[in-house]
Parts: sequence; C-alpha cells; structure tokens
Amino acid sequence: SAFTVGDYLAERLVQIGIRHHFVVPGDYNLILLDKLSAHPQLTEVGCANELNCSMAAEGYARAKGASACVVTFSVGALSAFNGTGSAYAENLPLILISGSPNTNDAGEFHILHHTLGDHDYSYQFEMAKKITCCAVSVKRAVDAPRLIDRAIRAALIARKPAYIEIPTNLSGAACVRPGPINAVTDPVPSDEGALAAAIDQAAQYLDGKKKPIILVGPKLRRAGAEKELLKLAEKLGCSVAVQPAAKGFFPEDHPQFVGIFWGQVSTLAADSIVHWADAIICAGTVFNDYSTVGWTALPNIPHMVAEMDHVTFPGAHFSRVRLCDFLSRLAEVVTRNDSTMIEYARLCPDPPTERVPNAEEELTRKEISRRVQGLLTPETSLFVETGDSWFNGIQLRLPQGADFEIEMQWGHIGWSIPAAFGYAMGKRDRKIIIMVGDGSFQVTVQEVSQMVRWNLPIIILLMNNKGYTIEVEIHDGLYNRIKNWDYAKLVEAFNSTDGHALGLQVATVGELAVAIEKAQTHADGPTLIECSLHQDDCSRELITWGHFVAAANARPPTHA
Ligand SMILES: C/C(NCc1cnc(C)nc1N)=C(/S)[C@H](O)COP(=O)(O)OP(=O)(O)O
Ligand SMILES: [Mg+2]
Repeated sequence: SAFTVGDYLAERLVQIGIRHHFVVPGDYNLILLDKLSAHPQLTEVGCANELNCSMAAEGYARAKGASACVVTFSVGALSAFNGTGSAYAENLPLILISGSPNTNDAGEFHILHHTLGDHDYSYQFEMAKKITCCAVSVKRAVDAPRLIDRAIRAALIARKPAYIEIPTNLSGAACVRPGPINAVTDPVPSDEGALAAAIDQAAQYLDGKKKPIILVGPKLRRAGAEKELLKLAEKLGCSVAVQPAAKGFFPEDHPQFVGIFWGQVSTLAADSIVHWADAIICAGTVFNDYSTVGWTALPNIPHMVAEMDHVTFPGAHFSRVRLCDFLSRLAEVVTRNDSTMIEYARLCPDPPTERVPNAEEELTRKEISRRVQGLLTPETSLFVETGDSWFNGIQLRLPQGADFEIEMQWGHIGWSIPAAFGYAMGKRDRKIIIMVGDGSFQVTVQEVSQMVRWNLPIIILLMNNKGYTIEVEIHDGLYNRIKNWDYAKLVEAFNSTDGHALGLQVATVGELAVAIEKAQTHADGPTLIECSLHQDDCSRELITWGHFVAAANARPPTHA
C-alpha cells in the first residue's frame, strides 16, 4: 500500500526509540491511529482520558527518553496540554500529536464539532506554541516530512515537548519515505572554543578554593550527563550533595554522597556541608521556591552553574557548551581536593536507631517509610507523588541502581499513577512502587485499570491521611477535606469480568506486613495497599517546609 503521512510519523517515532504510543481515539485522529498501529514496532496503548494519556507519555519518556501522545482535536488536546506542561517543566521530549479538522473546512467557513463553534480553529496551535519548544501544523502532505522532522529534532535537542497537528484527511495522504534519521537525532556539539574557555574559567574559579563541593540538580539526567558527573566527582574527591528533584542522579551508596540539599529539610549533612563549602559546582540545578524552601535555602556564596547547553560563573557566561562535554573535560583538569569529605566525616550524623513497633500497634507514616526502605532493591523504581509522599520518599536511602521518580517542578497531583503506568510500559523489568496520597489518587485513578489490562505488578502504597495534608500545612481550610473512598474495593472494581487488581486495607503494623507479603507474590496485576493514617500524621519536614512556602506565597506586593 502507498506510504503515507501517518507512516512517515510512525517510522520517525520508532527511529527515535519509541515502541509504545499512548492514545485516546477521536474522529479527527482515527486514520492516523490506523497508520501508527500498522507499524510493526509500535504498540498502541489506550488510556481512559487525555490528562492520564499525556501523563503516561510523560512517564514513558522518563523510561525511554522520548514518548508520543496521540489525541483528538480540542476536547482531547486541551486535557493533554497538562501532561505536556509537565514534560516541559520536567525537561522530557514528549511528542504531542493531535488530529485536526479536514483541510477544506476553514475555507468553506464550516462550524465543526469539538471546536469552539466559530470558523477559527487555530487556537489550539497557538496554545501549543506556549507549552512546547516547537509546534507545527501540517496543512499539505508535501510539507509533512519537513515539519515532522523539525518538531521531533527540536524536542530531542531541547529535551522539551513538541507539538504536531495533522488534519484528519492528511494522515492517509501519500508521502515520501523518511531520509536518514541522524538528520533528526544528531546532537548539537559543544563549540570547541567556548568549551575550552569555560574550562579555563572553571580552573580560575576553583583556583585557591579550599573546600569545593558539587551540587547535582534535576537537569543532569535529562542532559544524559550522570556518568560524566560521577567521573568528575571521583577525580575531585569532594562531597556531592543532590537537590530533591535530582534524588538518585548520584548513587546514594557512594562514599562521597552527603545527602539531599533542601535547606532545613535536608538529609544527612548536606545543608551544613553546602554552607561550609567555599566553591560550589552546580550541575543541572534548578533553584525554585519549593527546592529552596521558600527562598530560605540558596547557596550563600558565588557559585558556577553548568546547564544543559551553557555554563555560567560569577562574571562569565559560555554558550553552546554541553553539560556532558563540560563535566568530562573538567574531570581531566581538576586536582584532588577532598576537604569537604573530611568535614563531612566529622559532621556525619549517626544513623537514627529505629524502634521496630509491634504488630498490633496503629500504623504510622514512619512505619510505612521503614517498610518501603526495606523493599528497595537495585531493580526498584520508586514514584513519589506530590504530597507528604515527597518528604517520605526523599528521606529514604536508595541502593545502587534503584530509580527515583518525582515531578517536583510541575507538581500535578495524580501524576504518579499514569506516569508510573507509562514508565512500566517502557521498562517492564523494573519493580515499581508508588507512594501516593488519597487526594492525588482521586485525580487519575482510572489508569490503575490500564495496569490491570497490561498485568503490571505495580505496588501502590496509598497514604490515606483523609485529605490534602500539604495544603493543610501551607494554609488550612475546609477545602482541604475530601470525601473518603473505599480505595481497596475501588481498584478491585476494575477487574469486573477479567483482571487481577488486588486491593488491601491496612491500619496496623502487622496488617501492613501481611499486605506487603501478598503484594510481593501478586505477580499478574497491581496491588493497592490503602494505609489508614491519622490526619495529622505527617512528616516534620513537611510542617517546616510548608511554613516557609506559605511565607513566600504571602510576600506583600512590592508596589501598592
Ligand atoms: C491539592 C494539593 N495541591 C494543589 C494541586 C491542585 N491541583 C493539581 C492538579 N495539582 C496540585 N498540586 C495537594 S499537594 C494535596 O495536599 C495532595 O493531597 P494528597 O494526595 O492526599 O497528599 P497529602 O495528604 O500528603 O498532601
Ligand atoms: Mg492526603
């Protein structure tokens, strides 16, 4: 059969490593969906709605490096914009693909279904431009190769989402076959001159410093620079602190790991060491209100920041210097200076001795964290949802190889359920555990049914503290109370005639232990363990953090 626009798109998605595409059908994208699922290396994955579909694609991109979300015009795309925003904020190349009206309709001034009801259908494309690094709208089949390649290349280089709009009558239109894929995938190399100058500047910045430290941020992994960072750290021999959204990007069993730098809610001795250092090499860092605890935890000395494609110093800036090139070149020139490790050894807190509660005691957040800690293995991928789960997860120690996924920049409650589902479709060999609150779970629970459909043995620890506790700690009101559900019964409702979801409710230490045993042997579907908690059983860190974030939100306007 003739090669079409839809076939061209399918081939390009496969060539950048995508093997599953996440979809919700609609009459504007049905022909396109036929073409995509006709590709032998693409598997279509249906989702219950476009918010979850885009979040599943966001999670898939964490596992596979890129992802595709295919929706129908307007009613579909506007919901998918939320997961696209997450991909933008979290630096993930999600390709959002939307079907769109027949190319003849605009010129005939047709009023069309799913649109706003007037003759101008361009609003979606205009909106997409704001939340992607590149948005293209195919109007003629002949333009499809150029536009599809441009959007996909832009997403891969920027590590940001891109948008491709394809009219319903063009997906099946004849199209040429794609040219060599490296025209799309070849990275933009560092400029040699800028790289050399940046390395000289770094040598000057470090010259004479007595106590250098490395601070790792969330863009390190997105830039593919974890190996180069490790090499630099081991050459320098200094302490390595990690921002909360970068947890796991530096091995936590490494002797130079000194904890999560998160101001007053830091772990180990990260806070004291970062403030003791006299030089900070920031790699892929993001200092936002949440990671700086309401602006109370910023590096207090002039520091250098190596970004994904540029490096800044006090008094200097170098463009077109890729993070991995910069870190590996710097590793070649630095001399060893482990004074921050010597200080760390002096400061390093003794590991807290934990009392093991007995079986009939009421379940607490602390006990759940202790049990999750015991579940972590090199094969684990732990998803922590926005909520007190952030704080519980950040406090855990990751064994070598364990993966930690958090959405701290976008922070959309409910992200973890579809995102873990999408991630699991990309990495079937991982043992996935989700820590999620009751409020978040209510937002995107439908995608547990996809975990049932695909027999994914994902363990969901639902922390049921009866409401929006983060918001309670930031600023309380009746709006933070939610209707309690029977979560265990709910997930088993997804089985109906066929399926293997297991729903368990636990309220004591002993019941949790039994539930975990059951979850670990339940291999052909998800297990939800609903953990009943007291409303005020939240982490001390959340209370501290919430106070400073509330203060930051309440800053009076600078001009009346
Ligand atoms: C409502 C909201 N944030 C505001 C918010 C509202 N809507 C979206 C989509 N995302 C958001 N972060 C948040 S953090 C709740 O405390 C989450 O509640 P829950 O899942 O139950 O977790 P905790 O009880 O541990 O806080
Ligand atoms: Mg809650």
